[in-house]
Amino acid sequence: MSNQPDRIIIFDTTLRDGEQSPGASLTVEEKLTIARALARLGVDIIEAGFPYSSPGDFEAVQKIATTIGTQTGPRICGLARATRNDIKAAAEALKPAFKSRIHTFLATSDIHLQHKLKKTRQEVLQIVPEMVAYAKSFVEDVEFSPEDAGRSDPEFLYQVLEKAIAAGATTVNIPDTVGYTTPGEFGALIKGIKDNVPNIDQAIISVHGHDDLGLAVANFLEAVKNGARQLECTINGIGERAGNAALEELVMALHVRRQYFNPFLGRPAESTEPLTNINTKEIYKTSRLVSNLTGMMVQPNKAIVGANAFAHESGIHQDGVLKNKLTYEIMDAESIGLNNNLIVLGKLSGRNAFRSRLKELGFELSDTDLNNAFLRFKDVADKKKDITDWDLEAIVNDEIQKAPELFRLELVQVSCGDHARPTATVTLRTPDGQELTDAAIGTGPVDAVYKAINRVVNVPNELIEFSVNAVTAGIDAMGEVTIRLRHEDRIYWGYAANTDIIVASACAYISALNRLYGSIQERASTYLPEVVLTSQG
Ligand SMILES: CC(=O)SCCNC(=O)CCNC(=O)[C@H](O)C(C)(C)COP(=O)(O)OP(=O)(O)OC[C@H]1O[C@@H](n2cnc3c(N)ncnc32)[C@H](O)[C@@H]1OP(=O)(O)O
Ligand SMILES: CC(C)C(=O)C(=O)O
Repeated sequence: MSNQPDRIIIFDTTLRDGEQSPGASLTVEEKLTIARALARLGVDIIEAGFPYSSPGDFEAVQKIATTIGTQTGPRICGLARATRNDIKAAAEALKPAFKSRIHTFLATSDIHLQHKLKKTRQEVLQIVPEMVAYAKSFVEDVEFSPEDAGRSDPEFLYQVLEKAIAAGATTVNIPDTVGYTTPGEFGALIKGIKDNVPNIDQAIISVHGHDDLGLAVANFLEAVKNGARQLECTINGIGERAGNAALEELVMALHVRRQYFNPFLGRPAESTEPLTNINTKEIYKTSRLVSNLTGMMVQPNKAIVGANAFAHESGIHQDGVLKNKLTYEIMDAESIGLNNNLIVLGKLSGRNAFRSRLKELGFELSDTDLNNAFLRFKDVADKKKDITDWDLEAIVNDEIQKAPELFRLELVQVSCGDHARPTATVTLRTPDGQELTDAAIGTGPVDAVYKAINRVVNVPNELIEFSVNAVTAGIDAMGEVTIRLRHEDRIYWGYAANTDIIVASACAYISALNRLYGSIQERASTYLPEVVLTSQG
């Protein structure tokens, strides 16, 4: 294998490192939905999970390997520590895939060796080739990562990489695990590897990086200039701590500035050949899907996929754009699949048009789910003149992607105003079918509603994020509410959409509480948590 493929390989790790974002855990079905979207987007490799880490992750990788890892689909990869059990589990989960890869890793920085692994450099030089060879006994395609490469001694790194390649690694991935390096340093690290690892031509150089200093994408672009040919990234840049390098930013930088990057790949500068296999028109949809399913909102000013990325607010800019878009736009909104004319369905539309539009948006629903979503769509269409794609996403998320319904909102009523103390009354149906009502006073109507709900569902929690977003413009806009709450060391999210913002707030809170409550029950099926139903029936 040459380390000079004619395109940059896009390795998506949304389902593995992306899922390491606090509170972003996904069900197997949600992972499959995202994997389908990634395949449509055209990623070369999907890192589908860490099979040894849990039965759920094993099942997700196996299902993705079976359904998405077809002859024409992307390569499916599973992560494994440098241990036989991890590697065996990855191999087993990946078996159904037509093209598979085992990705094994072991840290090489002195900090990690001394404090975490408690191993010597000598031991690492012995374990790495052994484990790469073990992975190779199951699959042809093996990736090895020296974790925390960004803070490792380069001379030691060269030795480890040489051994990994000699043992059969076809890709060597260089992680800046803690997002510590700067672009100049990271580029020099990749150049050093190219110049000093004797067998480097037998492997692809890949990069993986975190955004702790906001430098991940810049580091990767510098790595490309110095010989990296695989980029490990996630949709919307989600991932551990500050996240990973964002796929959409990397791909669009390579797309918009291809004439700048072409010579680094040995092409004539003027070549218009794409630098990646990504179908850029799928970017926006995929970003929305991942945001909706993980509950990780995209900040409005986020590059490429933020709500403001193509919006022009100030007069001088608007004037320029009206005269010629090129004055203030370096790329076309349509190139990422952002269609300004989003009004597609109305209250007279039928199920077939509804199903087909949802499919285009990345949602493939069972007949029952489709039916529920369709009824909800008709209900919203009666209240709201124009139904846009954003409304449709909100409806589907609200109806279909909800947490198991343990507690259900039966009634919410608020009284507030500039001369009233905000007071809320709620009635909830409990998991065992009782209807409980309670009331509370708060600092505002939402606070009062949350206090009243807390009086019924007596699970201690701390609200750490509350965000309201108007799905579309206009007085009749649907409002979507996303919240995050913490219970002990875990974070749970909830989402709801409604034309009434108080109802959306109440439902989002209950959806997060249902996740929390379900997880407590799952973790301790024999232990009854201290969830005491206190209110009057
Ligand atoms: C940089 C990254 O993002 S790596 C991926 C991180 N992702 C995750 O950790 C998510 C999934 N993780 C898990 O579910 C769990 O951590 C498991 C199942 C993998 C392991 O669980 P446990 O056996 O309970 O171990 P625990 O998580 O407490 O500690 C990790 C152990 O793995 C060891 N370890 C860490 N990395 C490696 C490695 N690459 N190869 C071999 N061993 C490793 C640690 O030294 C520690 O060993 P010790 O128990 O002998 O001290
Ligand atoms: C497993 C490796 C590649 C990783 O996630 C990291 O170092 O951040």
